[in-house]
Amino acid sequence: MERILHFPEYCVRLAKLRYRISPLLSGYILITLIVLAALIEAYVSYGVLKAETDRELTTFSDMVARNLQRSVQEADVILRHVTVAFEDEQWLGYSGRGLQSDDFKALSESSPEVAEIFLLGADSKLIRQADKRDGRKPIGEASAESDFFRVHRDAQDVGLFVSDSFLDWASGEVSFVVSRRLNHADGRFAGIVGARFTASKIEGLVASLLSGKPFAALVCKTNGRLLARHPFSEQAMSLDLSADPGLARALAKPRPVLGEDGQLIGGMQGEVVELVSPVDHAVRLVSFSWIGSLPVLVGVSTRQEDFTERWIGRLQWIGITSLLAIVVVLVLLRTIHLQLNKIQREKRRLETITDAVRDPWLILDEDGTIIRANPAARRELCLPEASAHWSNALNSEKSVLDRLPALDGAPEKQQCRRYDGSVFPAEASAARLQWQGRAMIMLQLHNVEERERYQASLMRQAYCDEVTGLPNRALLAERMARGLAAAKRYGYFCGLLFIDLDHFKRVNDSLGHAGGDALLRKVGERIKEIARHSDTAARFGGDEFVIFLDRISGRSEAVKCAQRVLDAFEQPVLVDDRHLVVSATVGVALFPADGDTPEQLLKNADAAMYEAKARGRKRIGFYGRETGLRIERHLELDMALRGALERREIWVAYQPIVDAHSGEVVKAEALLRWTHPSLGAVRPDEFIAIAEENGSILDLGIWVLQEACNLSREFKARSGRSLKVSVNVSAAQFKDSDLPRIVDRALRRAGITPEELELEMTESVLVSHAEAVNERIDGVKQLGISLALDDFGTGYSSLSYLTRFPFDTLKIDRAFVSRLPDHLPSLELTKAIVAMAKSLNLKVVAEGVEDELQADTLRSMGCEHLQGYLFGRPVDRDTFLDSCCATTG
Ligand SMILES: Nc1nc2c(ncn2[C@@H]2O[C@H](COP(=O)(O)OP(=O)(O)OP(=O)(O)O)[C@@H](O)[C@H]2O)c(=O)[nH]1
Repeated sequence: MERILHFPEYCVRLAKLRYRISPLLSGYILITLIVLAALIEAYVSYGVLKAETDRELTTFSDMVARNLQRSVQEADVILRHVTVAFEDEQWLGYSGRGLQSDDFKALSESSPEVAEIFLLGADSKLIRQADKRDGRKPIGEASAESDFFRVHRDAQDVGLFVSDSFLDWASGEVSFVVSRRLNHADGRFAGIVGARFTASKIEGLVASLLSGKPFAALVCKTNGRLLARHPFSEQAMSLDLSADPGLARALAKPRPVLGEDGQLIGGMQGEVVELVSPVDHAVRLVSFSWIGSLPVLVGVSTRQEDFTERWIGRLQWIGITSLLAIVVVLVLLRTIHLQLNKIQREKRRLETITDAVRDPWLILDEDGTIIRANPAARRELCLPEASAHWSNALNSEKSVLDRLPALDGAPEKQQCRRYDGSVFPAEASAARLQWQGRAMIMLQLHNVEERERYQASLMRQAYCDEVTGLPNRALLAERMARGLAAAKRYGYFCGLLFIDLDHFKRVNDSLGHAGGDALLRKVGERIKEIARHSDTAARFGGDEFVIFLDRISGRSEAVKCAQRVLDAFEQPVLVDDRHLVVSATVGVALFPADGDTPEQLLKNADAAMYEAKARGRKRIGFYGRETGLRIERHLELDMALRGALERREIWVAYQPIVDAHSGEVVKAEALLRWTHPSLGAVRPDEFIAIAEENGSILDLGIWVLQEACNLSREFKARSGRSLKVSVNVSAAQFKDSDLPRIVDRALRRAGITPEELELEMTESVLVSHAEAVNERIDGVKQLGISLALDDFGTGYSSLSYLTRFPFDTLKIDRAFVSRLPDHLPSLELTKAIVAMAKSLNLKVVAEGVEDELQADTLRSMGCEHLQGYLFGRPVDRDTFLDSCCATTG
């Protein structure tokens, strides 16, 4: 069971091993195997060749022995035939024909190896001879003591005898004789019959049998005498091998006994032995065979050297073949080596390129385990140095991604996890690939953190207001365009609130620019809270904010929202530990009624706001036709006002102020008038507001002051008495100019006394820039100029102003006077004002007195001075002088 469980692991190891054995090592193993195979082949071939040689030697020695046996047997047949013939016919005493010489000749020729057949008598004399070479001396005469004669003479039962070899003196040939004994009828020795064999013939026979084989053969007797040798050698023939150890070993073996069919039935068949040849002294491999039952052996041998040469010949083939195989393997190895080097180089090049890629990439197996990571990935993901510690990239505790992006799909944005636990946004893409022969996944990551931060900062810069963090004009325009397009398509309403803070300049002036910014931030927060999620609250610029109301039910919803804006400022705003009371004016425009493009809506909501400002601020204004017209006129007047003074379009009108009881002109109010060539007479409140806005009020103020002073001088000159001229001074003059110096200069230029000049101001001057105003008023008062508070009863009508500032005169607004005496509240209020002025020691001027009833009422209240159409309309300088001086005069 355990083995089965471990099997897959084993397979994996095997597979890994496959990759570990390099082709080079395989090559070296192959070469070693080739060499081993060559050695084994050499060893085996030695054995095979040896066995082959042994078999050949045995076969040939056996064959030679059989052939020689056959030759001897053939010769023996002749010998037996002669013996029988001799014993039957009693050769010497026979009267018949008997065996003739020709018969011998015929007998000897029947056996090719037999040189001659001869017959010797008991005295060793030649009786008959059949020599194939006629005319030669017979052997018998020279061989009386030859062993073949002696052995038969001395013993009766020798049988067939093979003699030692000898040099036949008659033929000159080395020969041996095979002989048999001839007996008389009584058994006495009668001679011998012999067949002579020549060593050369035997050698010829052996040579023909061995035909071309590199073998040597010898025929020797058991007594060690050689009978023949192949190749023939005369010296060898004289050798005595009786003491030769090789022959001794052959003789020591039991002689083989063969059956009739030639099969071995006893003894031992010839065996190949190694011995030193007594002939050529070379080491030889020899196989000995017996020639029948004769005491003669045939030895067929080959030189050990020849055998070794043959073996070496075979070895050469093995060597050459092996060498060729090794060369082929080496060439293959070299090719593989070069290819591997090339692949390695290519791999390194690819790795260098892939490693140089700045984006991280990972190779994952199909389970998500990280197999490889480029340096960028190691750095970015804080991977441990050792790859063994890399875990699964997709579903482990330290997974890089929550899920694998679509394979071969477009990059997907995901949060990537580093090994240290931190995360970063990345575009991840996955692709299939083959890696080391296995299907893998390549995961590429592109960190977009920096890019997103940069984009966000660009977006902020492009679309957010720096001070408040609200959308800026550009983003507002985009959202409006989108919202209006949808509204057009689906037919619903949109609204635009244009919000402008009231008197924001004052905040800047008192708290500085930074304080102003802080207030803008707070205001921005409140405005944002008011807007719904679908709306866009933006800062338009300066102290202007806009809320684009996307998809509303109608004008009433826009009004409600605008009201919420006003309400939001009910609570003071905390800036730098100071509670500021802030208000705003809101202009409202509606889509599609008041415009159907962002530009139109903005323009018209701005106009509505502007109009509301003009009406007194902290209110809601609505865009309509009238508003548009008013704005157009405003702009037209603003343009026309520039240079109007130089063009003498502006002039001063003077209205008399009389003593309530005597009716005497005691004062004159200087009033600015503008008569435009085409626009005609422009209302003072209209153009003075514009002059205050565009700053030309300062020049106008200086000019009118001088004109008024001049008039006073003129009046005095013409009437002989002084006239106090009253000049209106605007908030801008108090704030921006060096008023006491200007006044002083005007007095001196005109040559009048300070008592002949009075400056009028409205409460609004006091409200704004109280500090500066205080300072200027003190300066003016020090000159001895009297001050009048204009339009009292309207606006703030704060009594505290009357005590705080050194006013001399209080002017009751025409709004009260015109309703006298019938309108009781106005009557009571006027009474109260007059009473209060008296108690504060202030003179009272009632403005807008138009009939006697009003005059009487005011007189009865104790009002000192009266002003109005009843006593004189505002007229130009000359008319005023003419009429007033005449009256007085
Ligand atoms: N602190 C601060 N002030 C700004 C910024 N942008 C513009 N302003 C000032 O905001 C003031 C806007 O003035 P206006 O709206 O014309 O005048 P106002 O004093 O609010 O008076 P009304 O609008 O007529 O009630 C100017 O004094 C500008 O200098 C800003 O980013 N920060």
